[in-house]
Amino acid sequence: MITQKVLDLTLLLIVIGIPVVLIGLHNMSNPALRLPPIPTIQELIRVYKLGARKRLSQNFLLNQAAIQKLVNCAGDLKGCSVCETLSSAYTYIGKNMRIFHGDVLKFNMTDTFTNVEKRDWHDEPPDVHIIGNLPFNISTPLIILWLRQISQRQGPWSYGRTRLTLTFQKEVGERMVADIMDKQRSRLSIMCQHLCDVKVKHIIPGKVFVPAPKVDVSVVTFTPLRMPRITQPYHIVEKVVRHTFHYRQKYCKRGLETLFPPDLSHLCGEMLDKADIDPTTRPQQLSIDEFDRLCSIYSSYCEEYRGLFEYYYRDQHPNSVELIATAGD
Ligand SMILES: C[S@@+](CC[C@H](N)C(=O)[O-])C[C@H]1O[C@@H](n2cnc3c(N)ncnc32)[C@H](O)[C@@H]1O
Repeated sequence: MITQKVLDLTLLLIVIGIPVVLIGLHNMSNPALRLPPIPTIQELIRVYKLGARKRLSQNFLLNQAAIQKLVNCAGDLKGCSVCETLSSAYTYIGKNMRIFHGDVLKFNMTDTFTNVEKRDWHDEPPDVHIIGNLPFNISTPLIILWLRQISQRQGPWSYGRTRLTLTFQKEVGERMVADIMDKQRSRLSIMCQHLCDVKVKHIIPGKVFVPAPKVDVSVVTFTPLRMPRITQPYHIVEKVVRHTFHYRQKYCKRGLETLFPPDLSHLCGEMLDKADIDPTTRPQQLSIDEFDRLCSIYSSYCEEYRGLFEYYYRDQHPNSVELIATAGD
């Protein structure tokens, strides 16, 4: 006869990982004799006292339906190698899974997808897809780093126009897709949209995560564009856009002035004139085409004026992820 005590003991054994086979006579009509439910992942975490680390922005997605929705946002993954970034990087290749431990900000993915055929940039995206429930604390520096790699066709983008499906705090996702005149329009909007087709595909309520963050989460997809909408190198675009949004409540002229040393300050007005932009336009009112014109003119000035070139490099930290990590401004 299976008693409640036996059932409690069985549950405990299952929870601590000991396989259990129950053999006994039982009366199915007696509710006291039902088999114990299989413990949920949340229960296992509680029993094993597996705490999430705030320092690493650990907000786990354990809800099967929510995980399925996140994966569905990536579209058709048939035949794809999928790299699930973070907690470590997991690469699923066919039925195989490879696990890499390391800091994703330093992890070089150039040689990770050994069996994936490289595609020409102008072809359809390759059979590789990066999906990640990113930790909030590094999600912006990571996407800035990856945007740079997209523009230089390095890392996962040496395989072609590799797509990304990633999570961000809801408001960060809104900034990424914000259109001209939108009050959320920011530096991040231009940096993402000039290189990628960016979409917020889904919002996951914060309460679904364990532990629950205070904010909801956007699932954002990125498909690199065949032709970037701003034609200058990434470091020029990054600099012009950063300076423009530095004074986001002021006219664009105010931020753009800071691109020039005092002895060449007259070039700012000339640049706006040549780009056919009203100096009293606000940063969030500038279109990507207007940024393209500004970047081309600024780049030509850097070549023409030695003083500006030197000033430019004094203020430039092309490899620093940290310095550009506040891209939400
Ligand atoms: C939001 S959790 C997602 C965990 C898991 N993928 C999921 O969906 O439940 C983010 C994970 O990234 C890990 N992480 C934080 N910083 C990292 C870094 N610099 N490099 C790699 N992983 C990191 C955290 O330890 C945590 O496991």
